Amino acid sequence: MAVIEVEGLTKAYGDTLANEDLDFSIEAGEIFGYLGPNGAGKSTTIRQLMGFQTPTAGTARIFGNDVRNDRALRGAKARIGFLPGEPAFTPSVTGREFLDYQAELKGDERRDELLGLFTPPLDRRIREYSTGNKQMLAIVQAFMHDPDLLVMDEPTSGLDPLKQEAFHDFLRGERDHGTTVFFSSHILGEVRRVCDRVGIIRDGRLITVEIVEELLARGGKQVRLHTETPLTEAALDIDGVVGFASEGREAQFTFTGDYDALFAALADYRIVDIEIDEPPIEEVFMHFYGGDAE
Ligand SMILES: Nc1ncnc2c1ncn2[C@@H]1O[C@H](COP(=O)(O)OP(=O)(O)OP(=O)(O)O)[C@@H](O)[C@H]1O
Repeated sequence: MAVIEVEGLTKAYGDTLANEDLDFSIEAGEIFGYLGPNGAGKSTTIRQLMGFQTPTAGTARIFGNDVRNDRALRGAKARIGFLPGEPAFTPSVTGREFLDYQAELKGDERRDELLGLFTPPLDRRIREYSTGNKQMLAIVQAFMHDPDLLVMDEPTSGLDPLKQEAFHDFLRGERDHGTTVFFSSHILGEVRRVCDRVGIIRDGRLITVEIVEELLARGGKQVRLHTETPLTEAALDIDGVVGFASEGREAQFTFTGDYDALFAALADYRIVDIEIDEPPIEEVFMHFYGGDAE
């Protein structure tokens, strides 16, 4: 069942088409990454999904509720954990007071569990918080009522690498319990590590929606070879060798072809060492979409 359905979603700011005729859907229990460079239109989509902005054309449904219908969306929101790109707080209250207030509005059955993972200084006033502490407070707030759907705008911004890792683990755990996750990012590595599918947006248009594993599989493998006699590109005259480079007896290339053909071509060489790795997702992205992701 689709939890989020986006249909022809379009948002114009004057002459700028921040979102243009977007179509995609997010299934229950998947982690969907919404990837694009700065200014691509990610936040605009998220603001429309949450009902903060009205689409110029097209619409979206969350749990079957049209986002243009305030009343219907309000009901759905009880099941959504929302983390905005720039969480706003009253600076004079403490983190604890803020969470207490939010708890009255929507519940907090998972507050203690979340505070075990994310550790904002609860008894200090929010005005004294660092960016990372504010982000952790916003994360606890967004998830403490145990939502079925998480909608997040660049959730790891401001978190240090260890907290980012804790957050990714947390998302995977939520997904494994059936929670649906939709988040925007401009970091390819993050999408690779945690997402099941990725939608790539640039200049307001959705370029593609891909299963992350398939995207990586199509990107081939990175092969590094150390041979007893130098390997030449001419000797590897088979389909699927991309970016061959060699220095002495070391050669490397990306391989998207058939492994039997590769090993047949290498049969005359004594192989001292071989490494076959996934290529960096940055390279896959550049290969298919011409870069510009960061
Ligand atoms: N309120 C607004 N008024 C006018 N133009 C806007 C407004 N909000 C966004 N835009 C423009 O719409 C486009 C998409 O912006 P948006 O904030 O959705 O991108 P984004 O992908 O979230 O970027 P970032 O990663 O930098 O947050 C940009 O060209 C931006 O300048």
